[in-house]
Amino acid sequence: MAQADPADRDRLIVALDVPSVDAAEAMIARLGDSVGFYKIGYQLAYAGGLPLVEKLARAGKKVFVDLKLHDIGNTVARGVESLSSLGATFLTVHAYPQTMKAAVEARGTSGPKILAVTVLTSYDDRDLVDAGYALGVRDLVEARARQAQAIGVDGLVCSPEEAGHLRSLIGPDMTLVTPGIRPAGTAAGDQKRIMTPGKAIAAGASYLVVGRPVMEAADPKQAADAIVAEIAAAK
Ligand SMILES: O=c1ccn([C@@H]2O[C@H](COP(=O)(O)O)[C@@H](O)[C@H]2O)c(=O)[nH]1
Repeated sequence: MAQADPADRDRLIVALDVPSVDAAEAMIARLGDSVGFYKIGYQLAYAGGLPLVEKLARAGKKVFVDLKLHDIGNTVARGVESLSSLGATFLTVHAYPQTMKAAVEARGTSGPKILAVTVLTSYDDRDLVDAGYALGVRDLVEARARQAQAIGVDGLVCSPEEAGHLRSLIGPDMTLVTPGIRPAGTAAGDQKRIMTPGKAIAAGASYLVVGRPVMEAADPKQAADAIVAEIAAAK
């Protein structure tokens, strides 16, 4: 396959959802130049993976720290300060006003861009009712996006299903990062609001987060290359 344009390649963020740093480093070596942007979430961070953020950054890769912070404002602010020196590009918090305000104030000008998680992509309207919310997914995502923008959050994590609507609502400046990506023929698993890579880019996603469709593929490098090719074709 021809060398991908780095600008297209870096719109794919591969979720390093593995149980150890050794497993993460083996996958990073396997993916090689096909992937330039990685996400470190609960599983790897809690298995000693945070130092990998600095190591990847030193190797010229971008890193998204997906810890979805949510606590009292003071604790969120101190957590953001501690994470700020790692060299990550993005850091997630849940889209609650106190949490978002604390994170935006604490990240200053040199910390990671703060992304607010609107409504998890594994949730549908029924799940929100079960969790005690009166709003459905579309309305809650919209309300949280408006609050995030007013607070000065840098970007949103949403499903690609909401990307088009959010883009028209919030304008061109905020970054839209979309998990819930499923190439044609791959299993949805626990994700409920999904789209193919090409459709997500066409809908207005800035970045696509992909975990299992790459990490569990028979040939992860080929799976990543195919997603980047879809991104290039859809932009
Ligand atoms: O709403 C959200 C927020 C974060 N995620 C994370 O993205 C990846 C998706 O992995 P897949 O294997 O492609 O489903 C995973 O790390 C989640 O923690 C999300 O899915 N939805």
